[in-house]
Amino acid sequence: MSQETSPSEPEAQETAVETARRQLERAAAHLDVDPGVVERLKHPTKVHQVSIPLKRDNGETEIYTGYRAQHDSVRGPFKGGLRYHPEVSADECIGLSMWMTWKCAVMDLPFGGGKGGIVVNPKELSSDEKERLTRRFAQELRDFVGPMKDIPAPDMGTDPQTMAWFMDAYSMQQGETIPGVVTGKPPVIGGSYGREEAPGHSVAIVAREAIDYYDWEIEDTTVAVQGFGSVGANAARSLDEWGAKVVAVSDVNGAIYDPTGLDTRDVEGHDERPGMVSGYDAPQKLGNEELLELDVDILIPAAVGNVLTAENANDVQARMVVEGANGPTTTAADVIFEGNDVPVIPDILANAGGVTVSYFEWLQDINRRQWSLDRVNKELETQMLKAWNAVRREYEARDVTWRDAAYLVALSRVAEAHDARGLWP
Ligand SMILES: NC(=O)C1=CN([C@@H]2O[C@H](COP(=O)(O)OP(=O)(O)OC[C@H]3O[C@@H](n4cnc5c(N)ncnc54)[C@H](OP(=O)(O)O)[C@@H]3O)[C@@H](O)[C@H]2O)C=CC1
Ligand SMILES: O=C(O)CCC(=O)C(=O)O
Repeated sequence: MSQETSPSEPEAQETAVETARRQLERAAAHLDVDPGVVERLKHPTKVHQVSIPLKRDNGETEIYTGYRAQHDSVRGPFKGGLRYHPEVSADECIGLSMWMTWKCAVMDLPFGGGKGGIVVNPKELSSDEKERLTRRFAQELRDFVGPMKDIPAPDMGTDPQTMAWFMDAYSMQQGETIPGVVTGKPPVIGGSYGREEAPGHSVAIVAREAIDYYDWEIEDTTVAVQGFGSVGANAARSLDEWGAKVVAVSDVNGAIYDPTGLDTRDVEGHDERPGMVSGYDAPQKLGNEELLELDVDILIPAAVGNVLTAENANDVQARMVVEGANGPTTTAADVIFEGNDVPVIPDILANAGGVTVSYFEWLQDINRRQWSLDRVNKELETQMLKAWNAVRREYEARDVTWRDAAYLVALSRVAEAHDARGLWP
């Protein structure tokens, strides 16, 4: 299997788009796909860049940059989150939009991939400022989004409230209420029950299936989770509820560690009280780097990208990595994990519960009929198991990594759709 990066070479900082392209090339080498199609899929269809003026509470005006990358729409409208973070860039949005294409395809959802965001630290804005920023962003993106065009959702630094503002601003511009323009809204305005918990819950479902696949016992499984936000907290809490021992969790300031197991319901998450994870009274405090190297069965990186690299992959003692974040593992780290027989269950499968429940929300909006939480969770479980089994079959049949197996499922579906539509080359 050819690789561009070997573990012995020092690793240059890899951008999300570079990682995504390398992963695509690697998967394409296993399939009989038109090279023209693969080449096309290394590039986004469009990337929109907008300037967003914001009048701060002190009366000064600042200009922020926002992006929306639209990767591929052969299977349906572009779909993917909006991230508010100081490190958002066009390249990052493109890479993340590529991952959304594969994520939607691996789940067999009728969507393509999109991703966007604003270069901003949301912690430095008041709630009123965030609202004004979001409304103006929606106005700038108005021509490019819509329920049948491109449907944003929450990601890092955004939440159901952000989606409510976005939906309201868009609806006011269009002159009618259009709930389906975004997903991840509060249920009272057309959001789906269970969407907030879904990406973390799907990480837990996939971890549970992997535990079973390797004949481990969930009660004997120890888990460390980096990031205790929407994804990390919900993954930790579901696994905790099912009997696994969650020994460490972290926020941006650091980690807490209890080898006897944390009560994950007692630790307040990012949305409940930002910054309170590292302030929790636990037996030991660790740095985020130390958390990644703990001697646990499962490591779940669920914060930012590129945290598992050539520099630390050999120090990772976990027996398995389940990716909660998008793109937490660099190409070089992937090679090291493969060499060390550490299975890495990829983001495009593990955290795909978020976009899956977004799809349920989109259906609910179209039909103007809300599903119960019980129905959402049952259908999510069914979809996750279907996707897990499709990926497992490729993994077993082809002797590839879990990431390659997920890509093979996704790329075959996207390539078949391109063939069927006859778009190019
Ligand atoms: N939200 C969603 O629907 C989905 C999100 N994802 C991905 O999951 C990841 C997390 O997203 P989400 O949970 O929504 O984000 P949130 O903003 O809800 O939470 C992020 C968490 O990560 C912590 N964090 C931020 N930076 C760092 C850092 N440098 N080191 C360690 N911890 C850090 C934050 O700490 P603090 O609280 O102190 O800020 C917070 O606990 C992202 O990669 C995102 O793309 C994937 C699928 C769906
Ligand atoms: O729910 C969605 O549309 C996408 C969520 C997201 O951005 C992701 O899965 O990375």
